[in-house]
Amino acid sequence: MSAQAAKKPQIGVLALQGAFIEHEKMLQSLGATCHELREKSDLAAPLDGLVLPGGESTTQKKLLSDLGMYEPLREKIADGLPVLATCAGLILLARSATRDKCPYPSFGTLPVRVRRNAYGRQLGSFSTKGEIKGLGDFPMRFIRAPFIEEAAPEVDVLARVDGNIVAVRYGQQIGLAFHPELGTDTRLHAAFLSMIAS
Ligand SMILES: NC(=O)CC[C@H](N)C(=O)O
Repeated sequence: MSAQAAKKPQIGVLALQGAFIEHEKMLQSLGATCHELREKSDLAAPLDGLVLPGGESTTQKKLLSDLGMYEPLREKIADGLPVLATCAGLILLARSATRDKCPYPSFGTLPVRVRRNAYGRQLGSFSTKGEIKGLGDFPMRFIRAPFIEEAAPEVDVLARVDGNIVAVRYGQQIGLAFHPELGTDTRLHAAFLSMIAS
C-alpha cells in the first residue's frame, strides 16, 4: 500500500436505511474510504469519522437499538468521533425533538432541539440556496426535513433558511437539515474531511 493510500480517511457510514450510498460516492470522490455500518461487528473497524444519513429517523433508531448498535455508537460520538449528520441523521444526534413520538432513543450528543417534519409531511420537500458560514452560497435540498428550533449558546449556527436554523457545528459534530449528498456541490463533505484532518 502506498503512503498516500494509508492516509485515506476511514469513514463509517450508517447503512441501515436511507440515503447512505450518495454520501459514500461523494466521500470516495474526495479520497475517503467508506465502511458501511450494518451490524454491531462493523463498529470494530477503526474509524476517523461517521456519517449519519437521511432517511426515516424512527426506523433508524429502532434498528440501532434492535441490532445493539445504539450504545457503542453513542459512546464513540460522545468520545469525540467526528460526525456529519443529515436530516434524519440530525434528528438522531439532537438532544430533543418535537413532533417525534418515537419510543427509541436518540444519541442526544448535539445540544439542539429539532422539529421533526418541520415543513409538513407531504409538501415539505423543496430546493433553495442558502448562505453557509465560511462557504458562501450553497444549494440546499430539503426532503420532509426537520429544522432546529433552538440551539444551545455553544452551538455554532452555520446557516438559516427563512430564519430557521438548518446547519450547525458543535465540536466535532456537523448537523444539516438538508441533503448535500444529493447534489453535486462537495464543499460540505470536503469541510467534514478537513475537520477530521485538523
Ligand atoms: N430526508 C429525511 O431524512 C427526512 C427525515 C424524516 N422526515 C424523519 O423524520 O426521519
